[in-house]
Amino acid sequence: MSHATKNGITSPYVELDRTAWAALRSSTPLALTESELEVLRGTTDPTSMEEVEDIYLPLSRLLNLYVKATRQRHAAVRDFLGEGDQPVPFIIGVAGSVAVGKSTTARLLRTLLAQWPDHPHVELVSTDNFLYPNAVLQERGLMNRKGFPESFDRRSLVRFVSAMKAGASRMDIPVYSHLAYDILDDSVQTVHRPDILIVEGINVLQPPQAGRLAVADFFDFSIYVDAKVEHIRSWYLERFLELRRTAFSDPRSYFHSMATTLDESRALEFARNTWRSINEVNLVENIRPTRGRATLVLYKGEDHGVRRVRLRKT
Ligand SMILES: Nc1ncnc2c1ncn2[C@@H]1O[C@H](COP(=O)(O)OP(=O)(O)O)[C@@H](O)[C@H]1O
Ligand SMILES: CC(C)(COP(=O)(O)O)[C@@H](O)C(=O)NCCC(=O)O
Repeated sequence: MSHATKNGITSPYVELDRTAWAALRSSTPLALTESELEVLRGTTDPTSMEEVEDIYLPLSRLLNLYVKATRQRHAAVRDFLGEGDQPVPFIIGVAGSVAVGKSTTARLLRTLLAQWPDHPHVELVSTDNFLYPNAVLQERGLMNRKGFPESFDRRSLVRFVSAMKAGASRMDIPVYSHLAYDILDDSVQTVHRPDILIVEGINVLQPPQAGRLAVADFFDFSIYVDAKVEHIRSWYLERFLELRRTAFSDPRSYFHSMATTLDESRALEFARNTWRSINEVNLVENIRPTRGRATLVLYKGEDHGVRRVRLRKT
């Protein structure tokens, strides 16, 4: 365990290698089968049972402690105000690049956190549901900026999270479809007041615009999933080729032509270009600069396995 120091000043962060972090699982039980894990894993994401035991069980234990401590703090404020009992959802943000594996992390956490008896109801929301519909992006010249901060309806996202935090019993939010590559106009996701709400998306740690609130202002804990750009790029391309063999072959897919009229090398060229001109620019300019704001950083190696963990202690 290293307590990094700079100019003799102890840092508020602690950095642990995989072995030291894995030991912090303590007695947290593994209650997940290989077939359950299979369902939670994203396309081409190799997250293994060993990864769940070494990385996600210690994280689940830490989050359970955080939830307990946060509830005590809320109870203290209610006592001070002379108010009665009122449940407040604990909110977790999961940030990181396109294709880094945030959604697998978020789905695993949803399952593992719901196994604790004191917070069984965990809801998961992906921020792609708050992208502007393609018609709006087209009108604003933002079709090639999908995923950049300005392509999201940040005001609606903040309103949703702040309402959940304030105890709203249910909220309906829009639904984004990767198949349609657009917001669906005939669907909603209904979120019932949870014990824990996980908000997953590339931009969830963005600082607020001047004079406004950002979604991160409502987080009780945040996780940044990190890896080298060259590794994320190859995961993106690998996933694109797999989607070309699977999801894109559906005639309703926005990318159907990638599986039909374009051969593999032309499709790969398209994916490389999308990565270079959109996703990598967004990662370098907007996403990675928010890493320092996270409570916890998971550093992944080339095989998607977490090598190191950085935790903010205070
Ligand atoms: N064009 C696509 N068609 C179908 N599914 C997709 C497409 N792009 C991404 N996905 C799926 O959407 C989920 C989220 O992807 P992404 O936003 O890149 O985040 P991450 O890889 O960090 O989870 C992943 O499970 C991925 O497999
Ligand atoms: C929908 C996304 C912006 C991710 O949004 P998130 O839920 O992570 O906030 C991304 O997956 C995406 O579609 N990017 C556009 C470029 C591309 O097609 O890869």
